[in-house]
Amino acid sequence: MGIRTGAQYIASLRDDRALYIAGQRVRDVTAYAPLAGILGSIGEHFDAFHKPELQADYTYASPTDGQPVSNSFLPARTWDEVQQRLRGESLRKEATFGLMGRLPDFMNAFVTDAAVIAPHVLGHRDKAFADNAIRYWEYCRDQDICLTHTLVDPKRDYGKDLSAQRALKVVRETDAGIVVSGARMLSTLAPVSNEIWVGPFMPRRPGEEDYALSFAVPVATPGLKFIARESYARGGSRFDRPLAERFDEGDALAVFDNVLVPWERVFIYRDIVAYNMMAPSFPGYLLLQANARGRAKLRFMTGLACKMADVLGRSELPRYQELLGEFLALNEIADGLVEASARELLVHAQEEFAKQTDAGFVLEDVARETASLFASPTRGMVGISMLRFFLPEVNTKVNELIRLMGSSSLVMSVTEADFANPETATDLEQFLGNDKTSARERVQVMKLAWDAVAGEFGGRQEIYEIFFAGDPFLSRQLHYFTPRRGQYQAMVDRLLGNAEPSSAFHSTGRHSQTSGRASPVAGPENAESIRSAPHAVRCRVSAPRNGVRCRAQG
Ligand SMILES: Cc1cc2nc3c(=O)[nH]c(=O)nc-3n(C[C@H](O)[C@H](O)[C@H](O)COP(=O)(O)OP(=O)(O)OC[C@H]3O[C@@H](n4cnc5c(N)ncnc54)[C@H](O)[C@@H]3O)c2cc1C
Repeated sequence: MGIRTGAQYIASLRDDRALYIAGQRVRDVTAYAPLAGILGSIGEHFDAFHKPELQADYTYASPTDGQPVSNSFLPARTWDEVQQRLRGESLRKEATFGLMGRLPDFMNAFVTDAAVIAPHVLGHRDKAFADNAIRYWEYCRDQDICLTHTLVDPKRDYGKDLSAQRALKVVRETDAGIVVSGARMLSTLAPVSNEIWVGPFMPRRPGEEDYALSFAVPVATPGLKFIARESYARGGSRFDRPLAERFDEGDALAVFDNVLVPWERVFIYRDIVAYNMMAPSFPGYLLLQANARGRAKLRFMTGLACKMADVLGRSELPRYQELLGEFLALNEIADGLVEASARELLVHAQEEFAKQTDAGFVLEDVARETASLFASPTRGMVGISMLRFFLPEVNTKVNELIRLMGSSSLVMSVTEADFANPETATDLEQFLGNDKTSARERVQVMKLAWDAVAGEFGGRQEIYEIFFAGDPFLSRQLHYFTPRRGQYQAMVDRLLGNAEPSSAFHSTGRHSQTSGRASPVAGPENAESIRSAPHAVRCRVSAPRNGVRCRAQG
């Protein structure tokens, strides 16, 4: 089939799903007014693939039947392919101003990462699970499926175990498949997706096999219910809510009540090693997609801040030029980081492709040494550092700048109707307009800024960016255990005259693992628990000894 049109995508959502929003069941999402804006935006996204001028940057030929499919499914393994992917990802993110974290591209990249690591990770015990993941990637690619995903367990009580959280688990097996019950969060895009992928995030420990699952099912599967938050869009004026009316992706709790998952849709089954190693093994198509999205948003937010300075009549002030100049420079850094992430992806992808046929690769060996949550101590970490640290911090900072610049003008945002009413329109023009900018344009810009950083949509966006790559506290802690710490401390030791002859100073500083075999960096004897809180104790990372044993490679 290949790429779908927007109309085909929208028609596919009429599936009698069990979706609840604001106290009512929404059986036909295409007729639910608050979702009209997001459906229009995703519909435009699908339609864009059919534009002749975009096809070279957006698509490639499906190996199945030669039909054009999105290049967000391309398992790039050469520099040309990585660049082709990045061009498509970047253009699509610019088209949505970086405001849709879960554009279908996101999960397309996710299933591609999963397919590449499937042979040596998902199939390490039973090849059938790898075959399932590869077939599922082909299915999503060739049918142009729109996916939501849930990785996080519900948090009923932080201090208790998974059973007390009522986390999703297998309750029985049948010849047809596994039956699962429990809940998962947070299913962004669920109201307008075709299927849901359930996968790992926080690591599982021995004894939690029933919770070590990954699978995908259609959103409209019997027993599966989505309880979504109230929409920030109202199906109303785009002048008044310019972003909420276009880009509110929706978030939902996914509740599974004895849902039958057919065997061919199961990718991880009661397998703690595969569960914990899945994300850390991803070459990073997802990461590059997410970073391209973050860069597009930073560009948009910088443009918005500059536009605000213009309409407020302050762009000539040195103070404003200094504040905005910093963000223009941060965009340059973002470009450099995306470029570096793309090069890093190429290295990681080639490593993972090599492991597919490496008879000496033993997943359990690597699992003993790999920090969870993408923090393999032997991998390059530019992409993940951009996602975890650069983007959320810059995003929070630009939001703060916009709030400070806007001040009362952000709040004094009348509606479109006030400009249509002659009793108020003249006053608004007189008191809010200036020589260069009409009151209407100024209010329009301020409403955009409000929606971006302060209203319901903007408030959610800010939280979203902070948690996009997981818990920021945990991210920082994980980075503490990377080999860099030892390397940098070794510099100090060198100055103090305490350096060993083969110190990290003499290594290249690269941490890419060129074979899948055990790295000498650290062994289980070095494993350190991070966090004393019960839910986090599960996440064990390998701490390098002084970093001096970090082998320079490649
Ligand atoms: C808008 C939005 C959209 C999302 N969309 C998706 C999605 O589409 N799919 C998906 O799978 N997930 C999604 N998520 C979930 C996201 O992955 C998680 O928010 C993230 O991983 C953090 O997990 P959590 O929310 O459960 O936070 P928690 O783990 O509950 O942490 C909350 C806070 O408590 C702190 N904390 C936790 N434990 C401790 C401790 N032991 N000691 C001290 N402090 C602690 C954390 O640092 C954090 O500040 C979304 C989240 C948001 C906000």
